Amino acid sequence: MHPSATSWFAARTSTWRDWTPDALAAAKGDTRISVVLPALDEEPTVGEIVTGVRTLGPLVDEVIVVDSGSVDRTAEVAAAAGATVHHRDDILPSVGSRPGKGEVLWKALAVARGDILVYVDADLTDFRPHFVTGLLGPLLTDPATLMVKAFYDRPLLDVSAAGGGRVTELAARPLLNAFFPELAGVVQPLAGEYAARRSLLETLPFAYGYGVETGLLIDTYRAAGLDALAQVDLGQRTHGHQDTAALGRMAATIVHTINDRLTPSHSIWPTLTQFERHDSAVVPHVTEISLPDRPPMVTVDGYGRPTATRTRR
Ligand SMILES: O=c1ccn([C@@H]2O[C@H](COP(=O)(O)OP(=O)(O)O[C@H]3O[C@H](CO)[C@@H](O)[C@H](O)[C@H]3O)[C@@H](O)[C@H]2O)c(=O)[nH]1
Ligand SMILES: O=C(O)[C@H](O)COP(=O)(O)O
Repeated sequence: MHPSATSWFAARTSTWRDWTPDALAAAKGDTRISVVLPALDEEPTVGEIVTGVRTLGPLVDEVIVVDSGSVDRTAEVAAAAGATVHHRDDILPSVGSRPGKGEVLWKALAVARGDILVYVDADLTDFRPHFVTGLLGPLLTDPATLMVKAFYDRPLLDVSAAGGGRVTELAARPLLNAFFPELAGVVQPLAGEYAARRSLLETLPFAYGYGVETGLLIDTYRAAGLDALAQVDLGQRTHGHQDTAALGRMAATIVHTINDRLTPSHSIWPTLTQFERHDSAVVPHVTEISLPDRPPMVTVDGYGRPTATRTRR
């Protein structure tokens, strides 16, 4: 692992259990906190998540759902649960509306009043209030922290207890390790649950669609340094799963987002860091990836000449 990533992982990783609601309420002062749910057709899950966030009482100043063009009853269910609902087309109408997740996270900045925004996906099937308190901990207690990413175990429902996060494992992590190895200690770079200061978010571009998490992560690192980032272990998270073709489109968007952030002199880092849970902790596991090619066989001394073969027993 890149040495900066090793030090960052050791220094900037915590667990939600480190941050109690009472301690956070005391640290909050007059900091305003908005919880923002991007939602496209999430009628079955959005209400319960809004209700769960509202159990945190005055720690959270507002719960906002930004509707990304739903054709189901997402907006009605969210409003009935107590969220303020905005349709993407009604926010900054002069700039028009684009499809995709990045658009609604970006437009949320124009309607939310918080100094800190906590993004939570609206398709979670096991939301618990500690998702929010965990993310707030490092921000409310350390002014140098600008963005906090969640991480968790990701079961692939009905398939594997530990095999979820397919785009993360097959595309985003290998690409980030190769081109932004300082970020290799981020356990869930695509986590849809993260919190950040408005003062950071309002200065960054928001990448298209599902590139938004990758773009914000790289751009925060480049604008403010690794120590502006922290990550919090939330335990386990389950959500709705998309099919392989849809995940292919997600991966392709992430490839473009990363490519937009490469420089002509970008080199490639030779290791991949993955993570495994051992007991309660998540630990990095590093694999050497690049060995030079073997040369064309015609250039190899001895090629074409009969060799004495030894029989192996
Ligand atoms: O056009 C869209 C698509 C999605 N969403 C919402 O965004 C959230 C996450 O979308 P989802 O399709 O569930 O994403 P995942 O397949 O779970 O993808 C993972 O990886 C993505 C790429 O980084 C992240 O954006 C996600 O948060 C993360 O969970 C959900 O609340 C969606 O309703 C929108 O608001 N508009
Ligand atoms: O983060 C990811 O890789 C995508 O959300 C896909 O997750 P899944 O493999 O758990 O469906």
